[in-house]
Amino acid sequence: MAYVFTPSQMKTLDENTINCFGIPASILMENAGRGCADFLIKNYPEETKGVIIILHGEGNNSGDGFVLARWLQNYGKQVILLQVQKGEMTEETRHNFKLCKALKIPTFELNKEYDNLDILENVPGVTMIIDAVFGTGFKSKLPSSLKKIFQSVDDNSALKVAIDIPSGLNGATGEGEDAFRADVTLTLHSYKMGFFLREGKIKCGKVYTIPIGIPEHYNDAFFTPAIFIDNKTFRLPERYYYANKSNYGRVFIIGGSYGLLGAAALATRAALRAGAGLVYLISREENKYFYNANPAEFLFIGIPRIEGTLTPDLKLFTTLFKTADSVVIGPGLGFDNYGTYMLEYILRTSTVPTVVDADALRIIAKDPSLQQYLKKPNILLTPHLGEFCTLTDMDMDKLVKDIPTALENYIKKTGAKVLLKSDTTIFSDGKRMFINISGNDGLATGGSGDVLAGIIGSFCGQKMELGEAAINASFIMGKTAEELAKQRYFPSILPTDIIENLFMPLKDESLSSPES
Ligand SMILES: NC(=O)C1=CN([C@@H]2O[C@H](COP(=O)(O)OP(=O)(O)OC[C@H]3O[C@@H](n4cnc5c(N)ncnc54)[C@H](OP(=O)(O)O)[C@@H]3O)[C@@H](O)[C@H]2O)[C@@H](O)CC1
Ligand SMILES: [K+]
Repeated sequence: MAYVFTPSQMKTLDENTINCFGIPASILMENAGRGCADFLIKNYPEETKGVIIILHGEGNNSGDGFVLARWLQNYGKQVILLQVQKGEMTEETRHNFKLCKALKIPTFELNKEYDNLDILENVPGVTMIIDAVFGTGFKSKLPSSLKKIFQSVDDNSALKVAIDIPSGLNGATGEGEDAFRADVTLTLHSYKMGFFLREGKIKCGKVYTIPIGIPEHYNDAFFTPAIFIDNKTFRLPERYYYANKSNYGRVFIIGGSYGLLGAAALATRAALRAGAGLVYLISREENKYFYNANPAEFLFIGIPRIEGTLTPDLKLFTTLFKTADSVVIGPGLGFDNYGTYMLEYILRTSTVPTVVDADALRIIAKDPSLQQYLKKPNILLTPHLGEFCTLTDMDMDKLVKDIPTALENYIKKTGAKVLLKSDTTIFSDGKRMFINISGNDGLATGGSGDVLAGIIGSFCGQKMELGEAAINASFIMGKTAEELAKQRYFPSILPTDIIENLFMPLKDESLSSPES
């Protein structure tokens, strides 16, 4: 399982491993430094052939750097330590610094004015620069001196490696415009939340995890960590050898209004392509000519309306609705009485997984009385960042500074389950958090959200749990976009391409039997 921790969660894990489990901090540090050394020797034989410069300060991250220096020297490598930040050394760090001195590893300091910074260029044959300045203990802003140093490192052609986290990157929020830009990050124990957000997505390079001895069962012993969805952890709804359409759910898609007929059509077609047994498109009766004219496999139900309120003969719909296995409401729903009535009815009466998207989210933002339904366990909101700002009355600049906290606050306040969509998509229900980064810019096209809502509804219809359905739908949609990008220039990818090629990345997926 690919767990993702915040710096404070990492601290809890470290402290418990030291104080309760009984592995001393010095051994964790030894494991960290040696683990990194072994990894680099094995995977970067060329880049470890020349001189390796280790940038350090005085915290525990630098302690890891000193252990790494010892081991690299032990393996016959040429290492230089360059102090770029002053502070108070921890006991383990000081001890390892002394050991480096005893081994006569060359140590340099940048002088006060940093005018000997050209040391980086003047040492011949540097093939690797390692950042062991700050780890998860970094707070606030990078000192301006370090900004200058990191810029100069950036110009160097050597391979840049960060230990645990690029220095200057906020491990919780991903903030870090001036952070060290690594080609490779060797992160200790597990991924950090900041890798998936903001500048974290461009500062880490390739990320590898190095085990340091924290027991596996500690991962979810003190809190429920976030889980990163990747090729190994993603799941699809189960398919069976002996099945018919009733095994794969009746999905109700509710939306479509004048000017926005396509939104509900996209969600409907996506639900079908994602494997639903039966898909109903519920829309305004006047839309029947449009939807019935499109050759498709869905069933259309038109709901008439009278003078601003709905006809009392919603009978067909309300009776039929009792058979639903899942619902998607919102794509092109419209904001008039029809839209508001339908949304209120669905939120109030639905007992099956219900995906609330697009126009439905804006109706909720305008009508706080609807918020009472959000804590129902079967309701999922699927806003993109803009819709989330509308829901929370927050401005975008503030939201992007710390997305996890904004999400946590909203969930605490409303009790909602949320799939927050962006280049990093996060699901949270206040207890679990899932993260997906699959996809590309080709998904930044109107209609992508409708497709995703349809896939989620479809997965729920096929008995997948709401949160799992949400994040796995997002993952498979992103993977499909990545696969399409191998065949065409990615900005030209359309939502309909996603629908028609859904599951393309899974050519070898086989059916599982009901017993498995
Ligand atoms: N705990 C463990 O058991 C293990 C931890 N391990 C390793 O330790 C790392 C965490 O260690 P850490 O907590 O010592 O913090 P670290 O990131 O090295 O730096 C803190 C120093 O930087 C300073 N500082 C902070 N912000 C600053 C700023 N803006 N500008 C200037 N200074 C700033 C801060 O100063 P302070 O805030 O205390 O005044 C302090 O001096 C972790 O990432 C992993 O690599 C592994 O060895 C495994 C076992
Ligand atoms: K670092």
